[in-house]
Amino acid sequence: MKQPVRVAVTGAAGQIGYSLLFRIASGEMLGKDQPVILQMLEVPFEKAQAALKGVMMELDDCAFPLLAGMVGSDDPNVAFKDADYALLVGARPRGPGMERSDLLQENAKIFTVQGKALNDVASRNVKVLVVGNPANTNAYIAMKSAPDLPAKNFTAMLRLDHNRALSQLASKTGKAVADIETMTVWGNHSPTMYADYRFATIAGASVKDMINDEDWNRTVFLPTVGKRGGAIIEARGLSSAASAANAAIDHMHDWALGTNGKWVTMGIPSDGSYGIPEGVMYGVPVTCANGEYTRVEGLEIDAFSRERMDFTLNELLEERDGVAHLLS
Ligand SMILES: NC(=O)C1=CN([C@@H]2O[C@H](COP(=O)(O)OP(=O)(O)OC[C@H]3O[C@@H](n4cnc5c(N)ncnc54)[C@H](O)[C@@H]3O)[C@@H](O)[C@H]2O)C=CC1
Ligand SMILES: O=C([O-])CC(=O)C(=O)O
Repeated sequence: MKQPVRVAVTGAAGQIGYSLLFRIASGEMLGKDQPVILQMLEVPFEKAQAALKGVMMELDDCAFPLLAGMVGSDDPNVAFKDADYALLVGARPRGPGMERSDLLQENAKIFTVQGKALNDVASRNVKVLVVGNPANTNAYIAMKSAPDLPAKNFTAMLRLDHNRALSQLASKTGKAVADIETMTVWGNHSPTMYADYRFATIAGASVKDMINDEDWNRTVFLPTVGKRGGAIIEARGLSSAASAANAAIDHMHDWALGTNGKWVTMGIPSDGSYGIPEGVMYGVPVTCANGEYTRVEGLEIDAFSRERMDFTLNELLEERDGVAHLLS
């Protein structure tokens, strides 16, 4: 049996937390042979702490063979202590009529505190995924607040957008989701994101050629994927939770256990490639192996793609400027 690893989850009593924790404890994230110790963080209010206790009671009641321990806390220094993985979910979600950027000032402060705590107490190899919105900029803040940890340890969740794009393409082409390869989503987890199927293939054949409808790409596909979060809020009255938890599981699973050469999308700090300034937390195609992600390099960027990639970049630069005062 492997040694247990420590997985910190913030916002553990929230909607996403409720869909996420049980899957981590059952081995869906890190493998059916990997015991885990869950270290759960919630805000220091009675209601949230009581709800967290309830979640921990239910985790107990599942008698998961891989659940080697549990810690519930309102202190990031306890929840992140020696954490090997940290899923930063806890933040206020948006409601109807709001954009994710509306959450910026309110949620940004959380990630300076949590970045510092990770810096102080987490494993030096901790893999951090930021889910709380606006995810890219919150991940950027956490990374900047943790100067002693490698920047590459901090990532933002674009996987839900990636998965949404796969489903739209499967439905358009009448093919199986599992057969679609080399799809990506560039940029910010916001409606400005650029879901790009120019390189995607199904059994070696080009998806772009199969669809052969640039008008559909621009007027149906891109807005559908970009605004899907808002469409879910309209329909459910609450933001996506099970699909978000699923995407978080996919992201961490692939980062830890590898993708066997398959592309997935992760928000990662830019190294300057593709004209994205260094350090910007930007969705790009990656492959993962041996616990590390590697950016897919050298893709051709045509004029339309450049325009879309710069558009989403500019939004990220504005968000970055909007939180600069928290990082000085
Ligand atoms: N990146 C992505 O693709 C997606 C991101 N999200 C975002 O995930 C976040 C969480 O969503 P839900 O679970 O639906 O919200 P929720 O409101 O149901 O749960 C959030 C939980 O976080 C807790 N929390 C707030 N501040 C905290 C802090 N400083 N430390 C620890 N816990 C804290 C709250 O008490 C609450 O229990 C939101 O920001 C939402 O917009 C949601 C869907 C997809
Ligand atoms: O849209 C929201 O606010 C929640 C979210 O990030 C998503 O569903 O993609």
